[in-house]
Formats: sequence, C-alpha cells, structure tokens
Amino acid sequence: MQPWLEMKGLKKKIDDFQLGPIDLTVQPGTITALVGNNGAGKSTLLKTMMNLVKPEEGVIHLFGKEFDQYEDHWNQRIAYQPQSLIGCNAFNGKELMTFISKWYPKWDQNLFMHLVDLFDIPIMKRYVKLSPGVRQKLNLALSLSRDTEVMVLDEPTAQMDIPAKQMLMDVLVEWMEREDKALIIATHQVEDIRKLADYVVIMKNGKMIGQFLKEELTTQYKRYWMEQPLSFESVPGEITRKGDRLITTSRSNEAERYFLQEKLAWIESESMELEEIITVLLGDHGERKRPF
Ligand SMILES: Nc1ncnc2c1ncn2[C@@H]1O[C@H](COP(=O)(O)OP(=O)(O)OP(=O)(O)O)[C@@H](O)[C@H]1O
Repeated sequence: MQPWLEMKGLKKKIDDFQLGPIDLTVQPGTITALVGNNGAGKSTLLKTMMNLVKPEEGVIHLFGKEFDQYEDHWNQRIAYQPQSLIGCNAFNGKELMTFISKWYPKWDQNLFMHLVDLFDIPIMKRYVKLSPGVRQKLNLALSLSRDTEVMVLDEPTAQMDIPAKQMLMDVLVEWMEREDKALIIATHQVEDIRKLADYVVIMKNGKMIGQFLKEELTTQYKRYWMEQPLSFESVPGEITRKGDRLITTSRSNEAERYFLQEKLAWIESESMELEEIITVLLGDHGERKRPF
C-alpha cells in the first residue's frame, strides 16, 4: 500500500540546531507516536510535514505527491494541531468552530457537539478565558471534527486532567475506526504511546534514532535472571548486565536461541516497560545523574 506520508533524508538547520536526516513513513490506518527528549525536534518535524518550515534537504511525499506537486486543497486532507493556537484569544469556541468548519468540506458538526458535551467545553466563553486544559480540549474538538484523513497532533494531552486523557484515548480510537485514517502524535505521555501507538519514532537532539513497531519493542526488550553465572561473552542484543546473572537484551529471540545453544537456563524473564525501553533507546540507561 502506498504510504500517505513519506520523508526521505529530510534536513533542516535552525540556528545551531540541526534536524535530521529524517526517514519516516506513515501508512493509512496507523498511529505513529513521536517521542524524544525536550528540544529533540519533534515540533519542528511536524511543522515541516505541514510545509510551515522549509527543509534544506530531502523530500516529503504526501498522498504520493511531492510538495511542489501537491494537489489543490491538500490541507483539507490533513489537520495539524500545534501545541498552542495563535490568534484565537478574542473568539469563543462557537465562533472558532464557525470559521474553521468552512474550510473543511467533511466537517462533522455532530462530532464537534459530542466532544463539546463529553469534555464539558464552555463554547460561549472566550478562548483567552479558558484554562490551558480546557483550551486543549477545545483545540481537539476543532481538530478532530475536520474529519481529515491525516491528523497531526503536537502534545495534545499535556495539560489535560486524568479523566479527559482517558476519554481522549477512546475518542481517538473511535476516530481511527471511522474509515482509513492516520494519526501522528508527538507526546511525552507513556500512556498515550502504550494505548494508542502502532509505531514509535524516537528522536534525540535532532536525530532520528529509529521508527519501531511498538509490539516489536515490547516483545523484544526483556530481562533475564539466569540460573548460572554468565561468562564474559556478550549476549545478542545485550544492553546491561547486573552482577553475572541479571541481563537485559533488545533482541530476546536471538538471546533465547543463544541461551539454549549454550545450555544456559534462566529462572525468570520479564518484558521491559515501554518507559524503560524508550529510556534505553534515548541512551539514558546508565547511571542516573545526581539531582544535586
Ligand atoms: N523559531 C525558532 N527559532 C529558533 N530556534 C528554534 C525555533 N523553533 C525551534 N527551534 C529550536 O529547535 C530545536 C527543536 O525544538 P522543537 O520545539 O522542535 O523540539 P521538541 O522536540 O518539540 O521539544 P519539546 O519536547 O520540548 O516540546 C530547539 O533547540 C529549539 O530551540
């Protein structure tokens, strides 16, 4: 199947920050979570996808076409929700809905009203007077109701309370089920990634560490408690070793094959938590820095 979004060798320099090279593919029907340290370049990458930031190198294909050949109204097929909306303060939710809905032929008024009701959004109150969490809820109602094929969300749940985050997960899952859709979401919330993502894109200091199938990460990253002390020889995918019996690996299939071949028995094995896996991939699995 042709990807809906494809980036190859994308690079962008902003002052002393270098983004890329980025190689990324988004298939219809998938949710991709963009994860990384602060300042990794997630927001810059999302803006590049939306043609708001011009890359110096590389190509972007959206729905099979390069940017300069984009079909008219391409932006009616992809919606982008930045971390904060500019220029909304003077208006209330109902007025914003009236402006925005005109641009999107598939605008779903029923969904908008459903989300207003679900999240208890006061749509007659001016945007500037809403709390950051309620603003995020309104932003989401204004984004999802566009009913575009691709939705790009930049940290949509950072300010939300716990029940709203839970409800949003359900809303996003339902939204994905409507027809072929793709969702790209930059987030620091492990829960979002755990519950929603099919793919996880890990970024660190402008570089893309990789695009991974979440299932593969959570099945391949494991720790083993060995019955006998291990030799010094390294185990396939070895990440860390504590003492001579506790080992973590990023390639559990190969590690288990190696253990069987070497007649090494393990007492117990455990899959690593997604949060730990991301920490390892971000290269922060060593000694913790002292807080002071
Ligand atoms: N308009 C700008 N002018 C100067 N530097 C910028 C601009 N926009 C982004 N940057 C720089 O680009 C880098 C990446 O920032 P970006 O906001 O994309 O990271 P991020 O991964 O989204 O971070 P966070 O997780 O903290 O939201 C940072 O070093 C930032 O200072």
